[in-house]
Amino acid sequence: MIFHETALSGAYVVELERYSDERGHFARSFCREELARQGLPGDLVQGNVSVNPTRGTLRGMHYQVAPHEEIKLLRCVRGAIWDVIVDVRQGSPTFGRWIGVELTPASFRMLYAPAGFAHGFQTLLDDTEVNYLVSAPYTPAAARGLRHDDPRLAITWPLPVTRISRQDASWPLMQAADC
Ligand SMILES: Cc1cn([C@H]2C[C@H](O)[C@@H](COP(=O)(O)OP(=O)(O)O[C@H]3O[C@@H](C)C(=O)[C@@H](O)[C@H]3O)O2)c(=O)[nH]c1=O
Repeated sequence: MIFHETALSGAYVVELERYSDERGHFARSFCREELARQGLPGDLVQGNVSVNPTRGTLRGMHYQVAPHEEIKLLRCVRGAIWDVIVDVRQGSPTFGRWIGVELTPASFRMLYAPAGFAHGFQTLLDDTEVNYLVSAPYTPAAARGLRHDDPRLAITWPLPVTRISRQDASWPLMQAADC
């Protein structure tokens, strides 16, 4: 795993380190020791699978409040996504700023989102699957969201939104949110 810093401290684009031979490739998608060497906590306790039949599907922007904040390590295993995280850490110099990364299976890249970030993605192709590990159990009472189209965030989404849950369409704007 090769860690590339991003404009938001603590968030990394993680390149999978490939070992290639005539059979194909091998790479570690998670290694607690390598995370520790990078100074990152690696206690990821739940693995999630997100299957999205339709291009343009949007999920997000989600986070859990203290003490249930989650680290997320995300990988697109089929199709393609535009993956976005927003810094919602109180007092952070980059509070409210976002970054986006295109993830595809062939790019061999993942996104490491530290605690205190809202996360969401849009699928760029039909039949897209995202697998990700999280550091805290799902806690509905602590779950919060921000609107993907909040003008203050001004997130750029590549496609018109074709599918979105009722909940995701009705999250509060950041100004009114619990973050
Ligand atoms: C997230 C989650 C959902 N569920 C259930 C609740 C619900 O019935 C169903 C679908 O939940 P949601 O609509 O919240 O699924 P989804 O919108 O895919 O939620 C996910 O979105 C992305 C962007 C994230 O960052 C994740 O952390 C997670 O919040 O699955 C669990 O049982 N465990 C979980 O960890």
